[in-house]
Amino acid sequence: MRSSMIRSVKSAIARSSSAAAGAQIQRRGFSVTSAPERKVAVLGAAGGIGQPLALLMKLNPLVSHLSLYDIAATPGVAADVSHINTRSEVKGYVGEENLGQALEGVDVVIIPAGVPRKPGMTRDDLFNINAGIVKSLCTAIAKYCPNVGVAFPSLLSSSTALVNMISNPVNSTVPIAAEVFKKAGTYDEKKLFGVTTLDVVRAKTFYAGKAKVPVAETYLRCNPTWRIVFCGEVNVPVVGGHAGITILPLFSQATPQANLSAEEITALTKRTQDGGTEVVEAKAGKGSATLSMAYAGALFADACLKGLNGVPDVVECSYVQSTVTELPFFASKVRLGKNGVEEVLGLGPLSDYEKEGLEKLKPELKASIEKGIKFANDN
Ligand SMILES: NC(=O)C1=CN([C@@H]2O[C@H](COP(=O)(O)OP(=O)(O)OC[C@H]3O[C@@H](n4cnc5c(N)ncnc54)[C@H](O)[C@@H]3O)[C@@H](O)[C@H]2O)C=CC1
Ligand SMILES: O=C([O-])CC(=O)C(=O)O
Repeated sequence: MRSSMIRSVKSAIARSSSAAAGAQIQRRGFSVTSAPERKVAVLGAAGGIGQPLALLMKLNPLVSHLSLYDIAATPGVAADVSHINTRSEVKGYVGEENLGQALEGVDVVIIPAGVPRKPGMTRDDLFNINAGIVKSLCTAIAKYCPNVGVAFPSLLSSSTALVNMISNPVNSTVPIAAEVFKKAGTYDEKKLFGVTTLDVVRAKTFYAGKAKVPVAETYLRCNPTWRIVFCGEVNVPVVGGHAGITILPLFSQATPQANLSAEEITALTKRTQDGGTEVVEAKAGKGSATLSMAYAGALFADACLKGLNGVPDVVECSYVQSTVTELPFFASKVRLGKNGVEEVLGLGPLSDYEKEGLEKLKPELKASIEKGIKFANDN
């Protein structure tokens, strides 16, 4: 009886949400097949993340042009992906002399360029190589994708782009990018994002396993008056940064709620914080997370595109310029819109354990931010 009730509520929700989606599409005057033209560039497209990310972006119907750039091997990746019979036109660019063309007119630039960790390394150990890579790519982005709103936009292009930074250490590469854009006079804090989606993906997976709920299903529950209410999918906000203890999952806000012990929450927090290391060790010298990262990067880019297209209430966690704490960059829930960040949302109520975690992460995150800013200004 109860299960047939749940089934009928589920199908009612499916019907009403598809009707709402249809109405939204009509209001905005486009369907998926006639969605606005959107160009996405992947810089580092021939790499471990870049290749599956290129595939996933090729499958995204919101993308009309897919620009794949790397310092080597992009023609092969682009030729391969371009045979897939989906909407976007794919072009591959190789070598710095072609970066300008790759970036021309882009709406979203995703950056997974740079070296990955090996066992025993921290993300900060990647700084010396990746900081320079990110700086040079952001210099090109400033030149070829300047913000239309700034005083002296480049004459080379009038496009504006959202930047999705994947390259590690994200806690420092995002401040580096901000400094490069500031120096070039093209900085718009609404358009720069550190991609922390993989932390959320992991937190959801680990939490659902522990709470014994299906991770990918729409969740319904009875409220105290025994009415069935829609609660969405498993969700866990993750705030702070993207390295070790700076990754702070907020399991006290996880949905659906589960009665987990303090020990279970501590173990889940630690596993989320060490998720990257778990993969690095399992790959035993052959790199870090690539497939789950490509999935997470594709999810975040899709959210950015939806925001640009005017889809309401697109909320994702991301590492952005922030006043949520005293730190200038911080990951929290962000509402995405037509200009990128529409609103940086606050932390919400924290448990004592999370409050403690927040205070503990601040010195490390502060140091990583300062390191990035110093690098950008000294080099
Ligand atoms: N934000 C996150 O959650 C995650 C970040 N990462 C980071 O993503 C980065 C990439 O990881 P993988 O794809 O596994 O590495 P990879 O070594 O497989 O691929 C990196 C690609 O970047 C390219 N590249 C190097 N310099 C470049 C430049 N100047 N311009 C364009 N492309 C350039 C390389 O040719 C290579 O194809 C690493 O820094 C890694 O730590 C990895 C997983 C998760
Ligand atoms: O751990 C790494 O080096 C890659 C990464 O950022 C992650 O998997 O979260």
